[in-house]
Amino acid sequence: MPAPTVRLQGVKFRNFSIIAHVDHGKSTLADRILESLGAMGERDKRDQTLDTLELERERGITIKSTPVRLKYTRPESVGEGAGEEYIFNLIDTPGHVDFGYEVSRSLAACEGVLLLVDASQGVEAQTIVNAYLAIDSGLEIIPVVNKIDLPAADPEGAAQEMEEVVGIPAEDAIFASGKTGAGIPEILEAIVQRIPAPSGSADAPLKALIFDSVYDAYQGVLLFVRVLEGKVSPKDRINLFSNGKNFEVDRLGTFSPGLIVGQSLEAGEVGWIAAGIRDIQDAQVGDTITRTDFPTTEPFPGFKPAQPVVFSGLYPTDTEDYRKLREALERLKLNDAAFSFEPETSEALGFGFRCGFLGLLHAEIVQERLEREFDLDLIATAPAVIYRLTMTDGEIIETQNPAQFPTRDRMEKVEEPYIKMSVMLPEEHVGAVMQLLQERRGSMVTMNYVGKRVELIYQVPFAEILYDFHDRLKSISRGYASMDYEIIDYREGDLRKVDIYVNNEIVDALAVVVHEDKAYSLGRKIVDKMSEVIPRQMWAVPVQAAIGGKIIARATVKAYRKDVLAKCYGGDISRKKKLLNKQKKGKARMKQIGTVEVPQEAFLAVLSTED
Ligand SMILES: Nc1nc2c(ncn2[C@@H]2O[C@H](COP(=O)(O)OP(=O)(O)OP(=O)(O)O)[C@@H](O)[C@H]2O)c(=O)[nH]1
Repeated sequence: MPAPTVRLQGVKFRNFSIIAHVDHGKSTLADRILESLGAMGERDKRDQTLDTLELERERGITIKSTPVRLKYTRPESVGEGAGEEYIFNLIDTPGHVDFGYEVSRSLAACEGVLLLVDASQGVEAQTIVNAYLAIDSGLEIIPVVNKIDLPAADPEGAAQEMEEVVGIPAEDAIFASGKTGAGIPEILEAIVQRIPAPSGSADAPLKALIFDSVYDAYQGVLLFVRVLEGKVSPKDRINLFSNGKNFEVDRLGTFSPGLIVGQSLEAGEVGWIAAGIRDIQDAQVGDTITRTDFPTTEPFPGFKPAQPVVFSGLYPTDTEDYRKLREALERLKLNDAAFSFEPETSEALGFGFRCGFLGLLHAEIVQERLEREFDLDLIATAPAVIYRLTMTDGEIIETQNPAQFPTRDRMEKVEEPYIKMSVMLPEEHVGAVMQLLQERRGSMVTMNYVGKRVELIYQVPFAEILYDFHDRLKSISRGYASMDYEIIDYREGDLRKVDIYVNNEIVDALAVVVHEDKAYSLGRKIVDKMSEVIPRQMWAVPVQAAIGGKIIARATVKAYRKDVLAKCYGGDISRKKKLLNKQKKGKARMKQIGTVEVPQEAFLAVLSTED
């Protein structure tokens, strides 16, 4: 239970965020700032306070934004103004391309940002994209060159690159290290001097922006809000703009970083509100809250409901686990408005769920949590995007399940989502990366030079980057290229469904949608890979790929040789048991299809195919 406390009156606020490319040291620097302002005890030092989810820490990426309220007293060294007190609200942002919209909402809650760049890496794709998000939100940008303690650091070079990209003079950059603490005092002063104080009147009608929300078992959904105008207190009735729903505020307060109960939240402040909201769907990031007794007429602009864009089927390997899987999905959904699921039946896999995600990373995280926290063994089908189909009778339908993709003769037109992709890389790899983008049906928009590096802007079908694109990009650029993307529109494409047959039975869950030009080669690669990963049976098992019933590729899982079989079934009983046990273990993530056991790998064969 958070302890009640008296809110500070008449204090000066600074609301800011830290933005950076993945791994440029955002969490480390944030922790160092917290520590220098006494917000973290020795005990917590080992943990990175701002990264909360266990998986986040393991993967070293930030998923949920967690705000912190800090008190800063200006030191003697500043001369005039020494001793002045400020309240800083530091709002963390997610550090991955899947969560771009969440980043933009977190930024909308701030007046300024620290734009962090790793001194040894320089500007990367996400540095640029995040910098533009900050510029678009009209924020003050403080450039910080981080990790200057690294032997390979080139702080001046990194500052120069930032000047080229965001137009902030290189000499305004602060050189810092989250590791040694260098530059922290300068950063704290820059926050006071360069970031504007929040504006907005506490006497105006309430207008508060939801920038995140979490589910709490006792209090229901906690809204993380930035109050832009007006004031909110317990017992006020609040109204959510996007859905018109009303709730009564139970409690509210600020972060320190734990929850502190307060008496009100006013214009300029960042805090949390509990209002007995049970469904996180009702509390979407980006929505605006107002008071029913003193309402504002205009919501904060730019609200978008969270939209899954990548879909995959999740099936329990053991059909008995169906219920357990549903319960687990419901639990995860409590805390994740961006994740969706609905029951789905596959002839091959039985009962499961079609799940929607913000991107591939989001999909992986959900799957890992299901397996780890809920102890489930799952088969995941290959991820797919949403296709828009115009049927011959004029009807327009959307489908994200390749198994339900109709044959070409029933469709007038197929459209697929396109992304605008930005890739940042050293000059010497430009040729190879352009070729890769070409293979992925990309078309170039522009090419910009940033120092010795190049930013490529391409438009690419989203489906083309879902599988192995990032890995390929990294490998051909020796790890130096970075990427970011956003979905822009839908465009017509010549797309076909490739069906896969195992032992002459069609396996609906293995179907993929692919561009006509690539259908044959992809079909070939899938059947080859599958024939490698399906264990040998007592008879030869054919694996085939087909378009509209016409076989385009075929491979065979060879039968056991007789002597091998004899060995397996001879021997003493304990050996047999051992073997059976071993098989049992290997069985996890196998699915019986007809008479053949198919391992998880086979379902993802399409993902691992090399170009
Ligand atoms: N040498 C050195 N290493 C650092 C510094 N800051 C961070 N690192 C290391 O860089 C890696 C990434 O740091 P994080 O703070 O987790 O990066 P991040 O930017 O928060 O990552 P996301 O949360 O995914 O955005 C870690 O291995 C850190 O130990 C620094 O100032 N100097």
